[in-house]
Amino acid sequence: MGLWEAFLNWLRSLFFKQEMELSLIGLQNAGKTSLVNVVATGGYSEDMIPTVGFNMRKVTKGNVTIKLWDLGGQPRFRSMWERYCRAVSAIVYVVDAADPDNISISRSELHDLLSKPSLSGIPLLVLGNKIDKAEALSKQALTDQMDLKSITDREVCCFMISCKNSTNIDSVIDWLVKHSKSKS
Ligand SMILES: Nc1nc2c(ncn2[C@@H]2O[C@H](COP(=O)(O)OP(=O)(O)OP(=O)(O)O)[C@@H](O)[C@H]2O)c(=O)[nH]1
Repeated sequence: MGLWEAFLNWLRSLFFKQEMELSLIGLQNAGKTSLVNVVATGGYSEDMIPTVGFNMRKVTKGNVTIKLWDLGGQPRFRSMWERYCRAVSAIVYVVDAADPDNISISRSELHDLLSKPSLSGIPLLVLGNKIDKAEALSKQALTDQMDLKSITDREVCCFMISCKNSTNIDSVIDWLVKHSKSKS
């Protein structure tokens, strides 16, 4: 980045803050809370407590403040996903890519959610997590098994990540920052 561009960026940052609100959803054990921790602090733990209801966390990345709703993935919490997705800039759907037995449930929960008229057009980021495990699906297999190509009413992006090894977390943050909205 040249000096002039850096100066302009600094000037812009004085007057414009970016913000975004997003919801993290997906089945229990997919790695949603782990992702929040990795994005917020870089910290990862094997010892996680399942989310009861939801948690909210604010994370600042450069000029962007991201308000994250981390929603519980157990069946009893899934009915509230829609409510917490209505006003967000993007929906982040986390899939345990190393748990093929649960992919079909994950697919049907995702497609059910996206069929809600209130969520029409909201950009979707699908994250295939746990690629540090040998049995993890490839991106192509995850795309096919989650039937992502059939989602045509919104922008859809998919990354394969590992919260454990911080793989592709920078790409996730870049995508989120690009989808934030300016406010003066
Ligand atoms: N191997 C591996 N394990 C992971 C990874 N990410 C998360 N885990 C583990 O998966 C388990 C569940 O992680 P959580 O972050 O609690 O999952 P969650 O989706 O928030 O689960 P709920 O709160 O029940 O909806 C924990 O034991 C994590 O350590 C990863 O990238 N690789």
